Amino acid sequence: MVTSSAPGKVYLFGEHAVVYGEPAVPCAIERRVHVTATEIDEGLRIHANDLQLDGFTVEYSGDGESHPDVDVAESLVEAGMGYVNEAVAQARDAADAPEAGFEISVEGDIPLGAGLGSSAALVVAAIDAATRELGVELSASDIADRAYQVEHAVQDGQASRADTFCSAMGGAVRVEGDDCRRLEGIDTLPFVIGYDGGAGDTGALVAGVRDLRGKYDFAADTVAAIGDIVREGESVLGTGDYERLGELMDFNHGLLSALGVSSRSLDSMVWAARDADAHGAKLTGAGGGGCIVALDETDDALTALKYTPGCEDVFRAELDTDGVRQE
Ligand SMILES: Nc1ncnc2c1ncn2[C@@H]1O[C@H](COP(=O)(O)OP(=O)(O)OP(=O)(O)O)[C@@H](O)[C@H]1O
Ligand SMILES: C[C@@](O)(CCO)CC(=O)[O-]
Ligand SMILES: [Mg+2]
Repeated sequence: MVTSSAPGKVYLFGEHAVVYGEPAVPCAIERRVHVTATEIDEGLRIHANDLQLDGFTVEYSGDGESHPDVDVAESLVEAGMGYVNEAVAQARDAADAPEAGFEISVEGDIPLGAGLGSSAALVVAAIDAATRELGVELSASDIADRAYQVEHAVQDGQASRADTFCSAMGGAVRVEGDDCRRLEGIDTLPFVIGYDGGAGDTGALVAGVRDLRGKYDFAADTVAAIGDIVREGESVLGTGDYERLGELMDFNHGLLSALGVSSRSLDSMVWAARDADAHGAKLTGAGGGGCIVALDETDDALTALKYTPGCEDVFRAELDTDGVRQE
């Protein structure tokens, strides 16, 4: 039995634009998904109690037929199984053990579908735990690569390498197409996260931006301008100039909003943080609902968000310089 964990992330800059080859800077946060893998005779048993309020257990064997034993939406079951199923397939491939059976338990403190990269953390931790259980130790960058293949497959080809690379490596990273790097020397960033309790449909939101980009040259220019913000932002990042980083986050949020991926609750959390003198605030991830990230080393944005209608949860999330690890 092996347990591995991997962190979620926020985007300091660059979500959506990263899908079209612009750079992005996601940062790992100290919120993790833990996956325990135990080798069994055959098939795959998944326990994922976070997936629904009451939790559910999915059991299925090598024939691929699923037998969810609790009444939850089939699409949710399929999505949940998809990530674990593909991660286990990657582990079997890496260990050259196509028949290996697994019992997989998933537990995490990252809200699902809210822009904090729970899917990437799940996949990265699952590949690490399952390969180790088979006696194989992959490098973090091999895990990142295999995890990207999983997200790409499960999300119908709509995935960048950003979430999975960030979760595998930890810290602040820079992703531009296939070029993925860790940004060294960045140990701390004062993130405050507001969560509206909702979720966005990543596929639909990405498709919406793609359509706008095809329809209007100025929408394509907006995506390119997000790339310019990222290039400006990465040069500021090492200086610790939170004032300018915040200004660029605000600008990035405005452009994401123009591209139609913000929402009333995300906007109101962004404004609550700004009114409380956060250096800057923006939505994180695909948008539509979920989380915003503000930059604030004081408790002011945290307190303001607690009293903001539509904000269900607010927490500080330190930059996590650790990526995937065995527990
Ligand atoms: N703790 C968990 N247990 C089981 N399944 C999980 C868990 N965490 C994530 N998942 C799977 O990942 C899916 C959410 O992934 P999705 O990409 O939609 O959102 P996200 O990764 O949280 O946010 P984003 O990709 O916008 O950063 C869930 O529906 C579920 O299938
Ligand atoms: C919207 C997006 O840029 C980030 C989702 O966390 C999609 C992706 O990069 O895969
Ligand atoms: Mg995801």
